[in-house]
Amino acid sequence: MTAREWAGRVHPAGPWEPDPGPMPVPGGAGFGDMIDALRELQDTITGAAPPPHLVEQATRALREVSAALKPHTVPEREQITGHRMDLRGRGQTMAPAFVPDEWDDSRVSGRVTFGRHYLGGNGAVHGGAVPLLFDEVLGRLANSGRRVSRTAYLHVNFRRITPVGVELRLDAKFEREEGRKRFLTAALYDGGHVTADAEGLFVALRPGQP
Ligand SMILES: CCCCCCCCCCCCCCCC(=O)SCCNC(=O)CCNC(=O)[C@H](O)C(C)(C)COP(=O)(O)OP(=O)(O)OC[C@H]1O[C@@H](n2cnc3c(N)ncnc32)[C@H](O)[C@@H]1OP(=O)(O)O
Repeated sequence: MTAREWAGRVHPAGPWEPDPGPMPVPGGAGFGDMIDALRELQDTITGAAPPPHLVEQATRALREVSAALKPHTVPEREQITGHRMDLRGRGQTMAPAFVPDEWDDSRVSGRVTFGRHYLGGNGAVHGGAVPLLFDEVLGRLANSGRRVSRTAYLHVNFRRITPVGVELRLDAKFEREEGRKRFLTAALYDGGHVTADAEGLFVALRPGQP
C-alpha cells in the first residue's frame, strides 16, 4: 500500500484519525519521531548562535543524513510526509503541528504551538506562517468526508501578535456550501484573546482538475 492509498483510509471516529488497519505503516512506526526530531532541529538551529567549529560539524552531520536519505527519494504519490494522517501535522514540518482535540465534518478544535522556527520578530510569529496554519486546518476540514477542493482565497486578519512558544487554540468551522464553493472560518486564540482569524473559500475540483 502506498502512502497516498493509506492516506485515504478514514477511521470511523472521524477524518482526523485514519484507521491504520492491519498493515505495515509507510515509513514505519518511527517516522513521526524522525519528523519530531526535524522540528526540534529547526527550532534549535533558529535559536542557536554556535561557534564556527560547531557550525562546520553540524553542516557535515546534516549533509550525511541527506546523503543517506536521498537514494530513497520517491515520486509524490509515494511520499510519506503529508500523507501520514495519523501523525502530528500529517508528518510534515512546513506548518506547525496542529493537534486536534474535537472534530466532526463541520468543525474542528485543537491546539498548536509555533516553535522558534516560525519567529518573525519580537516574540511574534511570522506573518506568513499564520495563514499557512489556517490553510492547513481549513483545507483539511474543507475536504473532510467530501471531494477534494483547493483554496481559492484565504483572508486573514492579524488582531494582535501571535506569540512563539505558547500553546494556542484554533477553532475552525465549515460555514456553508454553494455548489462547488465551500466557505470556512477559523480563529486562533492565545488564552481568551483572538490573535488572528480567517475566512477561506475552497472550490471542489472537477474530475481531472489538478
Ligand atoms: C489525494 C490524496 C491526498 C492525501 C493527503 C490529503 C491531505 C488533505 C489535507 C490538505 C490540507 C492542506 C490543504 C491546502 C489546500 C491548498 O493550499 S490548495 C493550493 C492553493 N490553491 C491553489 O493552488 C488553487 C489554484 N486555483 C485553482 O486551481 C482554481 O482557480 C480553482 C480554485 C480550483 C477554481 O477554479 P475553477 O475550478 O475553474 O472554478 P471557477 O469555475 O473559476 O469558480 C467556481 C466558483 O468559485 C468562484 N471563485 C473561484 N475563485 C475565486 C476567488 N478567488 N474569489 C472568489 N470566488 C472565486 C467563482 O466565481 C465561481 O463561483 P460561481 O460562479 O460558481 O458562483
